Amino acid sequence: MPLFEGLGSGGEKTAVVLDLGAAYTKCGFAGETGPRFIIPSEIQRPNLQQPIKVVQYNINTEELYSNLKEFIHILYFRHLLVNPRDRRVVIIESILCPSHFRETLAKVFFKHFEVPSVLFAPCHLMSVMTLGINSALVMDCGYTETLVLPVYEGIPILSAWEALPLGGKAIHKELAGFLTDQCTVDTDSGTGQNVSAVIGSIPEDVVEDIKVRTCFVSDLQRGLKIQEAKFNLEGTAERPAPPPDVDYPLDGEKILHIKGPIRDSVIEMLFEQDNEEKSIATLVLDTLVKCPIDARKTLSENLVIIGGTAMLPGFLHRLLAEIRLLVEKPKYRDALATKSFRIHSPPAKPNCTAWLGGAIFGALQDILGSRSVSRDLYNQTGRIPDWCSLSAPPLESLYDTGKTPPPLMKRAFSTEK
Ligand SMILES: Nc1ncnc2c1ncn2[C@@H]1O[C@H](COP(=O)(O)OP(=O)(O)OP(=O)(O)O)[C@@H](O)[C@H]1O
Repeated sequence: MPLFEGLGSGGEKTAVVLDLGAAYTKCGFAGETGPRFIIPSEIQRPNLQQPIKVVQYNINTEELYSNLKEFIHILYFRHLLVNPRDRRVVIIESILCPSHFRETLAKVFFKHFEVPSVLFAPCHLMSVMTLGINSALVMDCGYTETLVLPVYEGIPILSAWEALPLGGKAIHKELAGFLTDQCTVDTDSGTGQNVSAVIGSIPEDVVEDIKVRTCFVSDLQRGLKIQEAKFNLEGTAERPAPPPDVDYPLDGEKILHIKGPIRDSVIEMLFEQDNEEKSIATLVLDTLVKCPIDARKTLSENLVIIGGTAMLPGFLHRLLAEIRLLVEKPKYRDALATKSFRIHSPPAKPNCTAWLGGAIFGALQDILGSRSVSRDLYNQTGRIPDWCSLSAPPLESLYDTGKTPPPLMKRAFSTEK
C-alpha cells in the first residue's frame, strides 16, 4: 500500500493504474514511480498446455469477457491485494484498440469488480505527460506493432498516425526461424545435432530470452552492409565481421550454439524498407509529412520513443541515424520542412513510460475525478464515451426521462454535497 496513504490525507485511495499490453501487463498505483509488477498478459487453463493470451481482438465477446475477468481477478487478488471497489482505475490503451475490446474491459471492471470509476487514457498522450511537455511525436515500438502518433498542444493528431506490424512478435518469429535452421544443439548423446530433431520448436519465452540477452542493433553503416549482403544474391557484397557465437543453455542439460551473424542481422528487419519502402524510421517521417507544416519542427525536435522493443541495445542511436539519412532523400527533403531531430529521455524505461504517465495523471485527483467514467453513469448508459463512435447518440440522450442524469464524469468519492 502506498506510504502516503497512511499520512491522513483523508481523501480517496490512490487509483490503480493498468497498462494491459499484448505481451506484458504493467500494473501498480497512481503516484508511484514505477509499476508494482510486470507480468505476461496470459492466463493458464487447467485443460490446456499453452497459456491463453488475454489481449486478443478476434475472439467472441463472451470468451473475451471470461478471459479478462480471470486475468483481472489475478491482478487484484494475487498481486495488488486491494479491494477493487475502493479504487478508481486508470487504463492505458492504444488508439488502435477496437471498441468491442475496451467495452468488454469496461464491463468487466464495472459489472464484475464494481470499481467506482474507469478512465481510458491513450498511451501516447500519457507518455508525453512524463516529460512535462505538451507536444511530441511519440513512437511506440512494443510487441505487436510500431505505432507513431503526434501529440500537439496536448491533443493527439489522430489523422496522422502511422503503423507497421513490426515489434517483438515479428522479431521472435524471424529469430525462431534462424535458430531452428542455422543453429545446432549439444546433448549428452552427441554434439552438433539439428535443433528441430532434438527439441522440435523453441518455445517463445526462450526465443525472447535469447533475443534480450544476445541480440543488438548495429550502427547505420554496419546495418546497411548487413542488408546489402543479405539481398545480394550473387554474393559479391561482403558482410561485416559478425559478433562471436554464443552458447545458450537449454533445460539445464542441452547447449544451443547461437551463430554470431544471427545476433545482429535479426533486428535489421525493423530498419529494412519493405516493398512499399516503409520501415520504422519512415513511419516517423511519413507521420510528420501528414502534420500541419508549422507543427513539424516542434514535433521533430521532441521525439519520444516508448515500448519494450526500443530497449534493444543501440536502438535509439540507429533510429536517429536512419532518420537523418532519410531526410536527405528527395522524397522527404522537399516535403518535410524540418531537419532537426532530437529524442527525449523520459524518466522511466521505455516499456513503462506510458504506465508512468498514467500514474502521474491518476495522482491528480481532481482531474481524475472530472475525467473518469463513474459507475453510476455506466450503469445508466451501459457504454463508455468513445471518440470513434461519434455518430452514436450523445450519452445524455440515453437517460430515462424524468431521471436526473449524473454529471458526465462524476467524482465517485466526492465529499461535496
Ligand atoms: N530489455 C529488453 N531488451 C529488448 N527487448 C525487450 C526488453 N524488455 C522487453 N523487451 C521486449 O519488448 C516487448 C514488449 O514490449 P511492451 O511491454 O512495450 O509491449 P506490450 O505493451 O506488451 O505490447 P503492445 O505495445 O504491442 O501492446 C517484448 O517483445 C519484449 O521481448
